[in-house]
This record gives sequence, C-alpha cells and structure tokens, in this order.
Amino acid sequence: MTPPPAAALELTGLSYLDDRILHDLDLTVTAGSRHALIGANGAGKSSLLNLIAGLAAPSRGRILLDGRDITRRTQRARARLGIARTFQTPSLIDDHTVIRNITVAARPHHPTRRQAGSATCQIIGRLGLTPIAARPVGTLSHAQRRLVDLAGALASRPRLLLLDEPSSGLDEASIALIGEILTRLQDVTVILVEHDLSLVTSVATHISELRDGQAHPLDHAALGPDATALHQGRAQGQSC
Ligand SMILES: Nc1ncnc2c1ncn2[C@@H]1O[C@H](COP(=O)(O)OP(=O)(O)OP(=O)(O)O)[C@@H](O)[C@H]1O
Repeated sequence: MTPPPAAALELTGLSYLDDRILHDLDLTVTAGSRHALIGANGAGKSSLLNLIAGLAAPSRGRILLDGRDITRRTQRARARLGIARTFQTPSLIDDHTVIRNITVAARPHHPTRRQAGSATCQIIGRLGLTPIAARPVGTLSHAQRRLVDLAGALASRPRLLLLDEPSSGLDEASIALIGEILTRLQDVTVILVEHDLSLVTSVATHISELRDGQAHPLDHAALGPDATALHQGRAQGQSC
C-alpha cells in the first residue's frame, strides 16, 4: 500500500494561555522534514505539541495542515488527518499485550484488520520488540513502554508525527535505534521535542528553539559543544 504523503504545517500568530506560555508564535514546518524543538524546561514545547495535536486550544492564531485550517478541529479529527503524538509518559492499556496495544493504535488508520495487523508486526520487528510482543504492557519497564508508544504512533501511518522527548529514559542503544528509524521514515513529517542534543543534531533537518514564547530558527552549527553547555545551563537556570 502506498503511504500517504507527508504533511506540511504552518503555525501563525499562535498564543497559548493568554500569551503566558506562547505568544504570536510563527513556525513553518515543511513536508517531509524532521523539525526539532529545543528549549529550556517550561519553555512551552509540550504545550505546542498539544496545540498541534488538538489536545489544547490556542488563545489566538491559526494552525494549517497542508493549507487547511485545523485550528478548531478536534483531536480525533486531526488524528484522522494523520497527526499522531507520543507522550513523555505513555498512556497504554496495561492488561493488553504489546501486540494488542499497537494494533489498537493502528486499526483506525488501516482499511482492514489484517492490514493493521501486518503494520503492527512490521513495526514490532523494526523496533526490536519481538521478544516482548506477547507480554502485557503493565509488566514492562518505562523504556519499553516508551518504545511501545512510539510503535503505536508509527503503526498508525502518521503524516505528521509529534514526538515528546522520545529519548527520555532510554539507553544509548535504544536512542540510536530511534535515530535510525526516524531518519529512515518516508512520507512523514516529524516534530521532535528533545533535550538530547546529539539525537537532535543527528536526526533533525531543521531546528527551532522555543524561547520567550516564540520559535527561533537555529543552525546545526549553533549546537556545538558550547551551545550544548549553554542550553543545559539555561534549562538548569530555569528550574532553580
Ligand atoms: N493547562 C495549563 N495550565 C496552566 N499552566 C500550564 C498548562 N499547560 C502548561 N502549563 C505551564 O506552561 C509551561 C510550559 O509547559 P510545557 O510542558 O509546555 O514546557 P516544556 O517546554 O515542554 O517543558 P519540559 O522541557 O520541562 O517538558 C509550564 O510552566 C507549565 O506548568
């Protein structure tokens, strides 16, 4: 089955919580790009993902997906248009097995149960989840649950994939695997909120820093070792 084309996203004049978190934010994400959002703790990165996914509503501004205004669409309607979001703390069905959790996520986005099952098996293999595929999710570690959540998002054939700190809590091998999978994705636009700057620089085609409620474009070169220290310093400063 031919995958649907990647989606372009345009955010204009976006404000959240009456300008307290985001204000007049403009951001264009080109179709097929992998756009990293970095920034200090509390900068509003997760909030921005929520606005795009339809889990929160902006105070002002517009969200366009492929030129279509989706600002007032429900989360479910946006999911049908191909927007998928993962969370720092995944909400999975603990009593269900890994396979069943991923199939549940995949099913609405495939014409038949068989196709959803086939997509599920493919993703399980790609993410190295085969040894735990039959285990109830409630018995898994935090890192394994994060991978299952990512697998569900990928199996839903997203056109726009929103990833909230996918590396958090994972070991180096799993982070490397995620980097590899993301760079191989076809026909998917990815927005990646991430503190691990080595993952950002290896995966992202575009980088923006959320600061003072707005998105500021950054060059990869700006994320050298000095910038890493600066970023961490900012993050630590904010949380003190
Ligand atoms: N619904 C809400 N009501 C009030 N405050 C909120 C709401 N949602 C988010 N916030 C606040 O907005 C700020 C930004 O939160 P957000 O989680 O978006 O930041 P972040 O950049 O993702 O941070 P981190 O890197 O720590 O995950 C925080 O101070 C948070 O407490």
